[in-house]
Amino acid sequence: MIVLEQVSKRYRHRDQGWFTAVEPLSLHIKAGEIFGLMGYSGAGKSTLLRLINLLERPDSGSVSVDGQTLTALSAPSLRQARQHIGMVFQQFNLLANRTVAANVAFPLEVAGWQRSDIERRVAECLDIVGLTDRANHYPAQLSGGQKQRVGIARALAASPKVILADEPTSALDPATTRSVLECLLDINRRFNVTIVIVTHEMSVIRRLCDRAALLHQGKLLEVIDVKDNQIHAQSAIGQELVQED
Ligand SMILES: Nc1ncnc2c1ncn2[C@@H]1O[C@H](COP(=O)(O)OP(=O)(O)OP(=O)(O)O)[C@@H](O)[C@H]1O
Repeated sequence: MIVLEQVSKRYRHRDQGWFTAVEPLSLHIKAGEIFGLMGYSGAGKSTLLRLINLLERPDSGSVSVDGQTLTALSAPSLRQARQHIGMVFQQFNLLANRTVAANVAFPLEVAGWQRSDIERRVAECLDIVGLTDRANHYPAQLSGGQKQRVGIARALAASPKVILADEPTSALDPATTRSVLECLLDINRRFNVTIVIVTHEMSVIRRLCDRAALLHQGKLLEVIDVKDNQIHAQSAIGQELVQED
């Protein structure tokens, strides 16, 4: 579903020259998989996630999603392709002056959907995340967990094949974290949506993921399998991350 071939990204830091956030690396993520990007702060996890939908353009290499090479697309074609890639953010990124329903409707309005189709799809998505009774509330009236469910409903609205989630539970308490992870798992199982999730918590990988890439200082250390909630890391940093959990 997602093929990254030798992608890299560096940034110019003021007074310090160039800094490599992601060293050239390749990853293949399968359709229907929940795939984690895991590592300590500064490992390059968020940058790598944003390379998948070209929110960050790689300095080298190619990115393909669902058979389409995004790095080869024109700007209008890329905008079109991005409509099939949902995104969920740590700080939710909801529009404060729009209701829950209007937040979920937003990507569909941008994509030019008909009003009646939007209403139907928004109702479906709010039902999926269990927020039908909050449709006319504003984000400020919601708990953190509810806000993130709105974020998930919005990401799901255009029936994407892929959802990218950037630390979606880092702002939430443990009980709310569990319920948001269950919500993502449910969406993956019911709709076969491929999910890529950034986290610095091995417990999130254990609970949710089929596989995960362990990153450190911009390098891909290894890709681990998660079987029956068990993780076996080969690299020293990977073993450290597992032990800390
Ligand atoms: N837009 C940017 N401009 C300059 N440097 C950046 C930019 N984005 C990221 N970086 C740098 O790249 C490195 C990797 O950042 P990234 O946010 O991808 O790491 P991360 O693993 O997600 O870390 P965290 O868990 O702290 O969010 C960091 O050192 C960061 O300072």
